Amino acid sequence: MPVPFSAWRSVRCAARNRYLLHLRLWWHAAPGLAIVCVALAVVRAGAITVAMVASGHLVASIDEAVRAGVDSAAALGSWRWLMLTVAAFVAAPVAGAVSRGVEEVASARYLAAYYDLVVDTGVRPHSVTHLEDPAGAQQLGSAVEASRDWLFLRGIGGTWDALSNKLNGVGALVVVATWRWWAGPVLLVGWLLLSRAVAHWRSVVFDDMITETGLGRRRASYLQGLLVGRAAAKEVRLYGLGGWLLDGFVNAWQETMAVVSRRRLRGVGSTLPPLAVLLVLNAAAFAVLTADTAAGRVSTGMLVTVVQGILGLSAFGRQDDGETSLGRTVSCVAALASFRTALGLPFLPGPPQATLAPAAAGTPTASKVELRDVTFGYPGGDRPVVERLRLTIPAGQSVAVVGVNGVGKSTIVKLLCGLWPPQAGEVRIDGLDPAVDAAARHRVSVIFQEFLRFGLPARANVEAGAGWCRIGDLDRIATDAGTDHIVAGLEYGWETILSAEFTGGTDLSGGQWQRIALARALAAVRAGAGVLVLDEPTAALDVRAEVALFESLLRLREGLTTILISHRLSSVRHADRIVVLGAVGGGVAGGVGGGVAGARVIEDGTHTELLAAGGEYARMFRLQASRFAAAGGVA
Ligand SMILES: Nc1ncnc2c1ncn2[C@@H]1O[C@H](COP(=O)(O)OP(=O)(O)OP(=O)(O)O)[C@@H](O)[C@H]1O
Repeated sequence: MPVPFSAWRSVRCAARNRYLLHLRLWWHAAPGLAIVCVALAVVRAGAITVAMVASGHLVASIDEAVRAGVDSAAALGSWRWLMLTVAAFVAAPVAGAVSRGVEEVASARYLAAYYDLVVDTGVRPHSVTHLEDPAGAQQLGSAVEASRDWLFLRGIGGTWDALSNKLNGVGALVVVATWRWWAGPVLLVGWLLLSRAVAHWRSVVFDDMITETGLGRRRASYLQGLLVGRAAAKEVRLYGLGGWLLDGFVNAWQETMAVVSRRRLRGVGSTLPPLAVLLVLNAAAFAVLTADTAAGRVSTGMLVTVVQGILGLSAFGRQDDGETSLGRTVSCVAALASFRTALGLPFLPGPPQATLAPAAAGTPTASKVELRDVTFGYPGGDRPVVERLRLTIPAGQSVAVVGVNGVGKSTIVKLLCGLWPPQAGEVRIDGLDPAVDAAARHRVSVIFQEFLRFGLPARANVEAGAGWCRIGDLDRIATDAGTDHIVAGLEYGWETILSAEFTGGTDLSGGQWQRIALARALAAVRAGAGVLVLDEPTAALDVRAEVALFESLLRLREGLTTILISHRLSSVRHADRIVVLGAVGGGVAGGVGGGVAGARVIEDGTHTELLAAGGEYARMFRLQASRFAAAGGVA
């Protein structure tokens, strides 16, 4: 099912039971260590409760022990209470220290599980809708950023501090109940009201960090990346863009964070009434305790224990670093969970996706391609890019798709790969919908206009086309793609890293990269693809090299349906069939100088037929031919 573009726009960390989600992730990541952490939290809280009670008994027994003498039974009793108090005071921090060590290991597993979740959210949907739409990209960007945020990292282990705190509170509740049964619950209500108000304020702040400031922070880090990265280094120096980018980065960051600061200040007001209620309740409790002590209803020992108990109830409202960090972690996990729900994904990732099948033996089989009345427009666009587009390409045919800039040629390629689902109509590869059917997607191999240049060995750059499976006849593919002489010239052959950023690596020219991309596409064909699409992969080639590439491809096309996209009409004239995209009734759809309607096929035939028809294709072809002649036959 395609995900509606707006599905996640309304996502505001609405996930209920956010703490439960966080605990589920803990359980998924490290169940055994989570149990150990719970046990240690119980020990820490238990020790503190024992210390409260034992220290009260110690104080109560001292008078009698002093009167009875050092060797008396009362003195022995006092010693016992003293030992118990000391043991409890020592046990709590020791259990805390052990817990820190266990948390360290367990938190690393939690973080790995969180990363898995983020990566799965990015990669699992086949459509790229959620990555290209700003709201979706923002959600994912925030999730990635969170994992590098110290507050988030601290909050993972903070889970067990928070649990220990709460258990402390339960111990204090029991202790206070030994004085007056109602005092504990009344004070508890006060602390819970305050805690609720603070937690709400905090989650608003953290949720805002994720939903409201994500775009601004992404912009800031984009600008920062331009300043320090390699991609923009040449332009930054050539045009002196450093200062401008730095100002942009600082402004983007400050403007974004100002939003959070304002909300933070506004929200703090809502915590004041519960704070006042809590102060009144505590004052009342201490007043009653003082009166009871004065009237002799409470002994000195009991006074010591109960005072500690009353103070211990603050555990229910404690908002220290651990709790604050936990709030941040939980907000991030809840936001990710909501985003996954909007994408139709379960909270926890399923098994890893299967890569492409290993290279299939035997001759590849060509696929049939159909676009049946397809209408598609990008989110935010005011008109469809293609509208009721009909195109059927029988298996084994070679088709060139031509049209002016922006008419929708690359968009058709994305539809064929199922990367975007159409809003109306059907896309079919061998009768299957590539947006939902993995088998259909594996039938399509594409060299995109801006194909990926992996900073990995040449071998990996080619084998990527077959899901990074080892390909036996790599050299044969290299010969077919004209990559053999490039690989032969590399210092370490197929194992040479194609990036000068790595020791022993090298950079290729644009034309050489395009040959590598063609080899990658042929590797996909070897793995079972029956359609090969070349979306203007030849921009870096001169016209003769482009003609040679296309012609060698047309020779290789046995068992393949080929779709060639190029602006150089002379390069694609030998295709079995040429289709021209444009708006019906003049203009060119979304293209440069285009009309208002989406694109359709406006001309369809062989080169000779289209020239004879004297339409758009003939006009474009003659224009290019005359320019070529004027330039002395050199493009
Ligand atoms: N991811 C996107 N989001 C929004 N609009 C897009 C996106 N990709 C392309 N477009 C728009 O869709 C229209 C068609 O773009 P497309 O890249 O398919 O054209 P094209 O015919 O391949 O152009 P060119 O010949 O310049 O490569 C253009 O108006 C473009 O601005």
